[in-house]
Parts: sequence; C-alpha cells; structure tokens
Amino acid sequence: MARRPNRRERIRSAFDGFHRAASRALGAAEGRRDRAAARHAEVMAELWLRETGHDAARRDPGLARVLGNPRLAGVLARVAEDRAHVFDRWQGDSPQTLSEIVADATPGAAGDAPADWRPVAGAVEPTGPVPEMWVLGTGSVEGGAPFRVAVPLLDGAHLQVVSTPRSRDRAEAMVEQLVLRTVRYFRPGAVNVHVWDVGQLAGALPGLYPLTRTGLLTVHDPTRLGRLLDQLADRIRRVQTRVLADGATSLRELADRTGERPEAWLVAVLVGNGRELPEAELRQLQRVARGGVAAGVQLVLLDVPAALPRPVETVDFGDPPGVDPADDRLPVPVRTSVTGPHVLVEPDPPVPADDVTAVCEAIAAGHEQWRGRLGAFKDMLPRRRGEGRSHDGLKVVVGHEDGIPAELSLDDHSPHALVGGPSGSGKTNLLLAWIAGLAAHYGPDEVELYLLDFKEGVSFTPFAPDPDGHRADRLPQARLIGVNINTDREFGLALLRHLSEVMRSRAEAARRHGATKLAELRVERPDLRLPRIVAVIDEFQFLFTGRDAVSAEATALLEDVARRGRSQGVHLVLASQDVSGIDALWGRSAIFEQFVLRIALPRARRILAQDNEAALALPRWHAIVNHDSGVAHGNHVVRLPEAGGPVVRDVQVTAFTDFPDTPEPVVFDGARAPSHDALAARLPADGVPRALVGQFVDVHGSPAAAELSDGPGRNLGVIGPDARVAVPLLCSAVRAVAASLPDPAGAQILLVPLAPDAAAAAGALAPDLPGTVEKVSADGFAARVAELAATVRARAASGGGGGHASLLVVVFGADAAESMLDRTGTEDLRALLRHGPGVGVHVLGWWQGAQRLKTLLAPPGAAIDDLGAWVATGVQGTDLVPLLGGQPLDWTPTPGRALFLDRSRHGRPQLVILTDAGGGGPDTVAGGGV
Ligand SMILES: Nc1ncnc2c1ncn2[C@@H]1O[C@H](COP(=O)(O)OP(=O)(O)OP(=O)(O)O)[C@@H](O)[C@H]1O
Repeated sequence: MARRPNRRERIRSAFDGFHRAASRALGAAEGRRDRAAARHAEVMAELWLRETGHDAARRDPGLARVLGNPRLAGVLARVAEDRAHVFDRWQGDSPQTLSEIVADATPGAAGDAPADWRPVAGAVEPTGPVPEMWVLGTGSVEGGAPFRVAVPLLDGAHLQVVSTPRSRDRAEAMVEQLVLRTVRYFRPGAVNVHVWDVGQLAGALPGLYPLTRTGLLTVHDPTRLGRLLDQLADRIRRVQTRVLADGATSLRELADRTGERPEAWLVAVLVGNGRELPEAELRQLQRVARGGVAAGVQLVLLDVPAALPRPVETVDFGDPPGVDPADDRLPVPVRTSVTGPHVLVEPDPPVPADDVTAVCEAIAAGHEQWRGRLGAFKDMLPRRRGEGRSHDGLKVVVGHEDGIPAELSLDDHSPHALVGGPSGSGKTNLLLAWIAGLAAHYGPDEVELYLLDFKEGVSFTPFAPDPDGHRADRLPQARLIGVNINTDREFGLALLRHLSEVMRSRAEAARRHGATKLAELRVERPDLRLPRIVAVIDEFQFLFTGRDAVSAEATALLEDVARRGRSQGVHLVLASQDVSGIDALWGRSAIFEQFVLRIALPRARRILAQDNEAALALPRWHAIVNHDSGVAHGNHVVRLPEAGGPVVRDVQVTAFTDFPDTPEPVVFDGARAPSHDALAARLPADGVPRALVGQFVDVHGSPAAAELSDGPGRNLGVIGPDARVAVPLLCSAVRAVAASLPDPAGAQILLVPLAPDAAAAAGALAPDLPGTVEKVSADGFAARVAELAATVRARAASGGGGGHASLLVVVFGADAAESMLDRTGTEDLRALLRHGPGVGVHVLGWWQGAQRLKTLLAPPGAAIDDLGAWVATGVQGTDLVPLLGGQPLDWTPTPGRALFLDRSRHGRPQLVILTDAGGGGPDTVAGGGV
C-alpha cells in the first residue's frame, strides 16, 4: 500500500513551494529595483550636469568617472545637445553685442588695436571719465565669432596674472601692453608705474624703460619689496587721511564730486616666480590690495600667488592637463575671470619692442613738457577772494606737480613748516607766493600773519603801511611785520613771546568750553574771533646765534610754540638758507619733530629726512614739497612759478579793498628810529612824570620810560661814550619828563653842562622846558650840590611824601663831578640821589662810562639801587656788569639800540630802540634812516 507522505515531508514541500513563490516574487522585485536605480542614476547625472554645467561636470574628475558609464550616454547626449543649442543661440549675435559693449567701455587708448599705436602722448585729463575696462585681446566661444576682451583696471580692480614657463613671455607682453594702455591713455604724469621683479633688477617690462627718464616709471630693487609695499601703504594712508577729508570714500568719488584729482594713479607691477611671498610681505600686499583701488593704487601681479581681497580680476595662462609644457607649438589657452571658462582668450600680439620704446619716449617727452608747463601764479589764486574758512587748516596752491595743482597745508596734521634753500634758489619767492596765497584765500578773521625777516633784505616791507604815505594799502591779514632786523634777535623773541601768550589765552578759552583744539572751540564759540596764526620767520637761525639768555629763551619759546601750536591754530614757517640753522634744529628734536611740512628748494640740505636727497637733483624753480616729515615717499616735485611783485601787490590791494578796517600791523623796522613824539603821546597821562628813553622790542612797540615818582631811586642815568647819541637821549628824556610834570609852572629845572660838548644842547633845551629853568656852570656846580643836599634835607625834615614842587637836576657829563667835588661834595651828591626822589628832587645825568658811576654809587654812602633806572648805549655788556651787582651780561652795542634797566620793573636790562629825537635819528645811526 502507498505510503502516505509523512507530516515532515509535507511541511518541507510546502516550504519549497513557498521558496519558489518567494523567489519568483523576489526576482521580480529585484528587476524593478535595478530599473529604478538606473533611472535614478540617470536623473541624478542629468541633475549634476545641469546644475554644475556640462563642461565643468566633465572636467570634474569625480563626476567624469560616473559620466563615463555607457548607461549614461543618453543623458550626456541630451544635455550636450541642449548646451550646444544654447551656445548656438549665443553665437548668433552675442559676440557682436559683446564687442560693442567692450568698445564702449574702452575708449581711445584703452581699447585701440596695438597695430595702430603711434608715438604720441595721451591728452585725457585724469579728472575726466576713467575707462571702465582695458582691452587685452580677443575671445571666442568654441571657435565662434571673435570679440574683444577687456578687464577693469584703474579705479576698478586689481589684476592677477598666472602663467606657466611656456606662457610666461606672452603673459609679460600682455601685462606690458595693459600697463602701457593706462599710461598712454591719460596725459603724461597722471599714471605712475612702479615695477618690482623678484628675479632681476632690470628685466621685466623692458619696453617701458624710457619712462624712467622723467620718473614715470620706477624700478625697484628685487630685495626691497617690503619698501615698495611700505610706500604704497603710506600713500594709501595719506590719501585716506588727508586727501579724502571731505567725506569722499575714493579718489574717483572725489573727482566726480569736485572735478579734482589731486593724486596720480600708481600702478604697481609685481613680477614673481610663482613662489609664495614671505608671510609678512604677503600680509602687507593684502592690506595694500584692500585699500588700494579707492586710493588710486593699482596692483598688477604676475605669478605672485596671493589671495587678494576683491575687487580683483584674473587672467590665467595655464596649460590644460595633459599638455606637454615644453611643446611650443600648441596654443596657450588663456582664460579670464571676466569672461569665464567657456571663452578662450587670445591676448593681442606683442607690439614690436621698437614701437613700445618709441611710444614711451614720446610720453616721457610729453611729461617733460607738462612738468615744465608754467602755471602762472595768478592762475593759482582763487577767483573769489578772502572767502576761505580756516577751521580745519590753511591750504594754498603754490605750484604744480605734473600739471596737478600742488598745495601747502598747515593744519593739525602738518602744523609747522621748514623751508630751506641756498641763496638764489627762490626761497623768498616761495614765501611771498605762500603769503599772497593765504591772503587771497582767507580774510583777516581766518588768518593772521606775523612776518619776520632776519635778512638785511626788505622782502616783507611792501606788506606794511607805507611810512611815507605814498601808498594807502597794506596787507590786512598782517598783524606784525619785521624788516631790517638782522641783528636784533629780540624781535624774534618778542614775536615768540606773543605767540606763547596767544596760545595760553586760547588754551584757557578752550578749557572753559571743554574744547581740545581750535576747530572745536570755533564750533563751540562762533562769536569768538579765532583766526589761525601763521608766523613766518625768514633766516630764523639768527635766533640761535650766541649762547646767551636770548638764545636760551628763544629755544624754550620755540619749543613751546612748536609743541602746543598744533592744537591752538598757531603755525610756524621757518625758513633758512643756511645749513647751520637747520643743524641747530636737528639737535633739538622736540622742536624739529613738529615741523612735519618740509619744503626743500634745489640743493637744500638737511631739510628732508636724512636719507632723502631728492632736493639735490631738483631742477631750477622746483621744490620738494613733503608733508610727511621729509620721508622719501612723501616727496612731491613741485614746479614753482614766480609770484612776481605786481601779482602779490594786486592780492594786497584787493584784500585791502575788501577789508579796509583792520587795525594797522605792528611794524618792527630795524632801520627806522621810532618817533619820539608818537611814543611820548602813548605814555599814560596819570600825573606821574616819565622819562622816555626809547621803544621796547615787543609786539606792541611799547614806549620805554622810567617813572620819576616819589619812590626811592627814581633817578635816571644815561650811559654812553658818544655825546652825539647820549646827549640827545638825555635831552629827549628830560623833555618827556617836563611834558608830564604834574606842576609844570611850579617846577624848577637845573641844567648842568659839565662836559663842554653838551653846552649847546643844554642851551637848546632850556627854552622848551616849563617852570624855572636855570643853567648852572661847572664853576658853580660844587656849591649847587651842597645847596641841593640842604634842600633835600629841609624838605625831608618838613615831611616827605609828596606836596613838594618838582625839582629836576640834569647833569651833562657827570663823570667830571668826581674831580670837581671834594669828599663832602661827593657825599652830598650821593645824598641827593638817595633821598632826593622821595621829596620831589630827581637827578637825570649823562655819564660817559659806567666806571665813574659805579664809584659814585659805591657803599657805604650809596648803592647801585640809588640810580633806579639807567639806559646804556654804545657800551659793552661786560662793562655794565658792576651796575648789575655782578650778573653776567652778554651784549654787543649796536647803533640805534640801548639797554634799559628800570629796577622797579625789570630784573634784567631790556633792549630798547632809540627814538628819532633820542639818539636814534639818522645822524646817529650808521646806515639808519630810510
Ligand atoms: N619760480 C621762479 N621762477 C622764475 N624766477 C624765479 C623763481 N623764483 C625766484 N626767481 C628769481 O630768482 C631770483 C632769486 O629768487 P629769491 O630772491 O626768491 O631767492 P632766495 O633763495 O630768496 O635768495 P636770497 O636768499 O639770496 O634772496 C629772483 O630774481 C627771482 O625773481
């Protein structure tokens, strides 16, 4: 009987059936999954292709392997077809359109065909529109129609060019052409080129070398990249801080806004060898790149690997992978960041070397002409006069640099200026142009001028009122004018003291209003008159001659003004033809450092920084103007026109017409004696008699007079060997006292001419004096002294302290008294000097020398204080020492000058100028009088 399958077998067969069914089901699922996966792969591939771009995806090594799968061929074909379709459409009229756009963006020399280049210099002004792009070659897409290819450069973007050894020459040629386009486009001088080549000193861009002749091209030492980058960085900083002061963010914006482009472009071509720069230089380069475009600094890098901040464009002369780099026959595929990877660029063929040289020579010649172009000084003056505001500083155009107006700025950045140039180099001309420029720009409420000339010349005289009244005008901005003051350093001292005082009061005002500098104070207090002050001191080195008290005080004051002037709007302009003067400053670095503006005329030494010798090579009528303490990168070669007397005068006449009511300036004229009458009229009318002896050297030209009050020692001694000076001096002092006596009618005046040569003068004086005038002869002198001593004793006994009639004893040639008086007589004279003033009796005497006077004033019966005031003329300082209680005194007498000591007012003798009537007249001053 058949065996019934057992339960186990039934189970197995059931499982087999299940397995078969499951296998069938699984097989079907696998097929579906494979189909889905393939479909997915195609979709993904298409997605990548379309997203990444057909060509890029094919170049991508990761994707290329996937796309090589034959199963994806359909997708690839489909995408390639679409791409070709798009390109075909583009190939239609796009190249033409592109060429037109490029032509528009590259006018003139920015885009012309190199074959057409002629040896002529450009003429476009840098203030005009700047080409947006510069042509470098021709491009095409997949062999389609060619179109011109250009890159942005000046004010647009830096350029980075990468080449291979095979393509390096082509790359260099392209760089040379591009740079030459920028130089050719503008008029010479608008673009300056700097080349640094890591490999060689003279190698890169050889065609441009003729440009070095006039400084349009500078070739830098291969080992000194850091220095070039420093210069570029300094230039950017200067443009940012100084040129773009009015809120413009770039030179281009400034030019658009103001029509002025005060700085030339600077194209720096760095030629490397593909190796990385040292870290420090790389960082410096990146900094330059960052600020460069806005400041007119254009980088062109060839094989200098560096990640530059945008904006930067690239041109890549790279070989495609797999090309034999040694095979010269193969074309070099060039691609640019502007045109992208699809456009194959063919740089323009190199211009023959001779043609490049010819073009550059023409540009250098044009540059020379430009430089020489003499902008007339009158064209530099503002059309609207006196309207400038000096809040932020004083700016004046005095010449041209490459045809661009060059300014001198006195402001917080460059508060003081140092001007140097040997005799005949045009220093005076420059100072006159500067002063006239200031006066043309700024009214008297904006600028005040203090002008001092230590030369024998009279350069500043025309700015002062005409003493003879032949002309009515004067420079209204001038507050002080010093001429012919060659030996009187005290004039310089007076000026510096005054400036120091002005600064002190301004600082106080500023403190009260919480301001830290002049500009702030002016905003705070628009009602205050706070002009900037410019003090010009020509041949200032005179201030430092001698090692005496004057020099020491001048140095201290100069340092004070130099340091604090910046914030108080007080500016110094020191000029010298003499190296020793400058040397004197070099030794005083605290002063010297403050002179940030340096102006060096041809052959000037030591004005600029130590290693900056640019002034030695300057042509005539040029100057190096440097607002950076004389460091080389701040050099500007400025062509200076002749200011010319008539133009300067025209400025003055116009200014005087516009501002007729300004007060007259103080005039220090070393060759003119001040008027006795004018000075006497300025003495206070307070009932105190005053003996006028001259004029102090201060900015107010104050009268120098001894008060003959009732105080002790109120007598006056005139000391001087020359009767022609001393006698008029004594007479004029007596006249002034007589004119100021409180009781002229009741006064008694004794005239005692002990010296025979004074008799005539005493005789002439008598009729001019009030009260009772009596002449006492030498014979009667001894008796009269005894009488006077008795009078003094009697007056004292009757009570001192005023109420006595004035009694003046005027002794001419008092040295003779010693031999005329016996011991008692001498004691009486001493008593007269000591006790007389308290009871209205004053002695005014002339002594020929200090020796006799000293003997007379010797203790125990007398003291030097008994002669409380003296004025010495024609006497060596050392001879006066006994009258100063031994204090040293270094003074060499000069005609028309005297030392005046009024013990009640001064600790030391003061320089005074003798008046026309008091020993300073034309008869007594050698070479004096005008
Ligand atoms: N920029 C200029 N262009 C033409 N001539 C000039 C110029 N500057 C000065 N001169 C002329 O040169 C001469 C000397 O000039 P200036 O008096 O300015 O020189 P200086 O350096 O001050 O010499 P010194 O100290 O001897 O007076 C003058 O006759 C002046 O007219």
